[in-house]
Amino acid sequence: MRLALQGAALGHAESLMSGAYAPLTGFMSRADAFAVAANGTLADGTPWPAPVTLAGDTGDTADAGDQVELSDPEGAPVALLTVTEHWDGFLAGPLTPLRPVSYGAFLSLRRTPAEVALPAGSIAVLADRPLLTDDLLSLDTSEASRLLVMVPAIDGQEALVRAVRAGVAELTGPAELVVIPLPDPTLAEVVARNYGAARLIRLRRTETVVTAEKLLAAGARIPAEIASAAVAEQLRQVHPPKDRRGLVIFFTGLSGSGKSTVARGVVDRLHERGGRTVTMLDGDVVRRMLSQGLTFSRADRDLNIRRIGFVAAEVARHGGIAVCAPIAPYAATRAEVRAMVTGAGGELLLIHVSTPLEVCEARDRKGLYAKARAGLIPEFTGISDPYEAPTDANLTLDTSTMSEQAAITAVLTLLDSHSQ
Ligand SMILES: Nc1ncnc2c1ncn2[C@@H]1O[C@H](COP(=O)(O)OS(=O)(=O)O)[C@@H](OP(=O)(O)O)[C@H]1O
Ligand SMILES: Nc1ncnc2c1ncn2[C@@H]1O[C@H](COP(=O)(O)OP(=O)(O)O)[C@@H](O)[C@H]1O
Repeated sequence: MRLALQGAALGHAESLMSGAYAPLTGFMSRADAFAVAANGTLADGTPWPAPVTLAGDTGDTADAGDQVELSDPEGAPVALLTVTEHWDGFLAGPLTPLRPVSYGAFLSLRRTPAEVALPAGSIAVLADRPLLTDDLLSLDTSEASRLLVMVPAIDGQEALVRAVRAGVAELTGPAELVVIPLPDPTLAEVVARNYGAARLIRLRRTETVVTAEKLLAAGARIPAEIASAAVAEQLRQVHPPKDRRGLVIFFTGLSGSGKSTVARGVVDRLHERGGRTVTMLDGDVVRRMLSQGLTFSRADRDLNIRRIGFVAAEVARHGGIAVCAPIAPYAATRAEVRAMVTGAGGELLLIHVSTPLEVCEARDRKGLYAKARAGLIPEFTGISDPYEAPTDANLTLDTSTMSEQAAITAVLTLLDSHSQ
């Protein structure tokens, strides 16, 4: 059996095999996971802050004694999981490394505790943001024999790594830079201890950080008191000015609510303005090009929306605007898309086109509602299938009470307020 890992699961697997999670050597059993939730310890009483679990969707049923080959997202095998328990959809068991992880940037910085071999008395800092001038001053005066700078990076955090590396180059004391897969920041103390650090420093969100973010968002110059020229140059890539950040405009609503009409109008206006790349991912077009063959079952709808989310997040990663207009009836799946987009450094604006069902049905542009009422189309959203109205929409538009132009203008106004 095989299982391709990505994101948090791959990060956990790497840390389990590198010794960064010692004494844990495998994905947690039910007893361990429940003890963590109830007492903050493993089942044997060892303090442990967070679950390290593997959702086991292998397509087959893996049972105790089975071996599952875990691979990276490109399919290269990384570990063999000897299953000790299959509980509530999770696979537990120890990992045997197959091949060193060969996936991702900065491989040379992804060193294990044994490779770093930190001397006694060292301290660690969790560099989950770039090191500003203040940070460098305070870290440099530390009496640690060596400073371990740990950059948490699972997916596409290269700009953060580059920015931290620029800061570390300015430290005068001895420092080691490592890139660690850290899916859950509460595990940072465990990881630091396993690297041999006597304690962990967490960076705070100081006034200087807030000021730096404001200057960066506005595209303004960063003074040396805030960050050195080299760090500032990298910072500009971590935090591009707002008007150049990846953006996903995600419309959701019933069939016939007006998603495509308003989305197309927004795209046209953005093209007229120029200056940004705009990618339209319309529901119908996606169904034809990316998701042909998928049904309207919950599982297939979720898959369809995840595919849209993946493409939109890639567009955002490269600083573009993606405009999506599927029904996307499920809140949990929309939340996944939001997470994918923010994980790619972009922002998602959720637009709920809330036109009432009666109006959509009266419009019945494609004659589908009539067919759905006649029972000819099963699982039709709003008729015989659910639509979970968002509670986290950035904008709600009811096209039964506003004109097409007013709806388009409302979206553009929201966009402009987010780009400043
Ligand atoms: N059973 C059922 N339920 C809902 N919609 C249906 C169904 N069967 C076909 N259609 C047509 O497919 C379009 C919706 O596809 P989406 O990909 O946006 O749906 S979903 O987000 O995956 O739920 C939707 O297009 P829009 O009208 O543009 O929303 C419909 O025309
Ligand atoms: N104010 C409005 N905004 C958007 N569409 C409207 C409006 N009033 C009427 N319509 C019509 O409603 C229909 C909406 O269809 P469409 O945009 O394809 O919806 P969806 O993509 O949500 O299925 C179109 O025929 C459109 O002309």
